[in-house]
Amino acid sequence: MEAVNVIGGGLAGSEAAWQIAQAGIKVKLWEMRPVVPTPVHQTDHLAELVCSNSLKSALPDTAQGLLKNEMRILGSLTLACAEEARVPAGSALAVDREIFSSLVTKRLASHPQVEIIRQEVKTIPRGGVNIIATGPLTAGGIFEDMAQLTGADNLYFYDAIAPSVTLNSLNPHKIFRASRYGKGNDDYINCPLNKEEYENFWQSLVDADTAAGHDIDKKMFFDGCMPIEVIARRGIDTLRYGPMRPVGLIDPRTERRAWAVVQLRQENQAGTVYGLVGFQTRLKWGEQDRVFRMIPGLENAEFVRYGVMHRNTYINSPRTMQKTLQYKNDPGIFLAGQITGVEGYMESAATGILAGINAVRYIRNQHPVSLSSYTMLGALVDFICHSNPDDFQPMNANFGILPPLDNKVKDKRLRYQQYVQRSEREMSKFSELYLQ
Ligand SMILES: Cc1cc2nc3c(=O)[nH]c(=O)nc-3n(C[C@H](O)[C@H](O)[C@H](O)COP(=O)(O)OP(=O)(O)OC[C@H]3O[C@@H](n4cnc5c(N)ncnc54)[C@H](O)[C@@H]3O)c2cc1C
Repeated sequence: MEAVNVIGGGLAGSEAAWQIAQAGIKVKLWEMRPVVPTPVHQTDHLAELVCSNSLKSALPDTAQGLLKNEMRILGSLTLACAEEARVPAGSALAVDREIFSSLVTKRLASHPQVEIIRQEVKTIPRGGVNIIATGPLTAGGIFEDMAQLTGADNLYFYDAIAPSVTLNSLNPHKIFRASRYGKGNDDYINCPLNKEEYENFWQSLVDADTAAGHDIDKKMFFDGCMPIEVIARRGIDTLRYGPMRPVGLIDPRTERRAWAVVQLRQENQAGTVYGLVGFQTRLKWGEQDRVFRMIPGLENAEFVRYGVMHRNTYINSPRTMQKTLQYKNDPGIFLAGQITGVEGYMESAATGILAGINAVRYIRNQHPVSLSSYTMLGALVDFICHSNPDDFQPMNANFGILPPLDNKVKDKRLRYQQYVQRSEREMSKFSELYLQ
C-alpha cells in the first residue's frame, strides 16, 4: 500500500500522521523546517506553538475544554503530549513549548509507520491520498498550486477580522432587522446610534489601545481589510460614511434614519452567531469588550470571537470542502488545520485528527465520516463547511457555534453542562460506530 502524504508537520499534520500511523498505515510527513523557515516558527520541532503557550481552558464545561474531551476520545497525540508538558496556569492547559513540541516530534519520529521528510513540498501530489496541513503561513509553490486546484478566488489572506457575538446576548429593544434599501430579506440586525452615542463611541474607539501584537505580524500587514480604529482615526465622520453608514436603513420605531448604524450579519446556519460588519479590529480584547458594548443593543454582548489580526492563509471551505474534510473535487485530498478556516492550536489539531481518521477509512474503502454538529469538533467543521461562502471568515471553538438546546436554560453553567452531556452522548455513538 502506498504511503499517505501529510504535508506540513504543525499541529494538524502531526495529529493526522499519528492517526494514520496508529492504524498501521505508512505515512510520509513532509515538513519544510528547518530547510525552509517560516516567519514565525523558531525551531525544527513538529507541532511548534508559535505564540502563546496556552492551549486554553481545560475545564470540561467550557468550549475549549469540551473540544479537548472530544480530542481525548479520538486519541489525540498533541493533547497527550500537552498533559505531559503541562505548566501551572490555573484552569488553562498551558505547556512548556519546548517540551511539548519535542515530545510530539519524538513520538512521531520513533513510530515505525512514520517517515519524516524535511523538505518543502511545492506541488500537491496528484493521485494517492494526501493531507494538506500547511497552516496559516502557507506560501510559495504550494500556495500557487492550491490556488490552481481550488480556484484562486477560494484562497486568501486576511490581516484583521471582525468580532462575532451571540444573538441571545443582544438587546432586542434597541435593534431592528432590515437590509439596506430593503434589498433582500431582513437579513441584517441593525444597531442605530444617535449623534451623541456615535460621538462617544468614536472618541472611545480612537482612544482605545491597539493590541501590541506579535512583532512578526507587523511585517505582514495586508491592505485588504482596514481595522475600524484606523478608519476612525482619519476623522470623526469617516465611519459614518464607511462601515457605520446609516443610508437606506429606516428604524421602524422612529421611522427615521439614525445618525449611524452598526450592522450585524448572520454567521452560522443555526443563526446563533452574528458578526459586526466591517468591524475588523486590532483592539485588545478587553478594549473590544469595553468599546463595542457602547453600541446600543450590544451592552451585554457575548463575544464568541474577538477581532484579531495576524496573517492567515485559508481556503474558502464552504465552497471547496466536505464535512469529512475531503476536497470536493478530489476525495483523495484532505485538508486540515488552520488552512481550512479553523482558528487556534487545538482547533487545528482537532481537524487533523478527523482528517487522519477519514484518510484511513478512505484507504480501507470505508465511507469517510463526519462528527455530529452537537459535538464541538462537529460544530466547528459544520461552521467552516456551511458558512456563507461569500463572506467566509475563520472560527474557533465556541459554544455559540453549537446548535441551540431544545429548552431555554437561562443559567449559563447549567446550559454549558447540557452541551457537555450532549457532546458526550454523540462522541460515545461515534466511538462505538467508527473507532476501534
Ligand atoms: C503569528 C501567529 C500567532 C498565533 N498565535 C496563536 C495563539 O497564541 N494561540 C492559538 O491558539 N493559536 C495561535 N495562532 C494560530 C496557530 O498558529 C494555528 O492555529 C496553528 O498553529 C495552526 O496549526 P496548523 O497545523 O494548521 O499550522 P502550523 O502549526 O503552522 O503548521 C504548518 C506546518 O506546515 C509547514 N509547511 C508549510 N508549508 C509547507 C510546505 N510547502 N512543505 C512542507 N511543510 C510546509 C510549516 O513549516 C509548519 O510546520 C497563531 C498563528 C499565527 C500565524
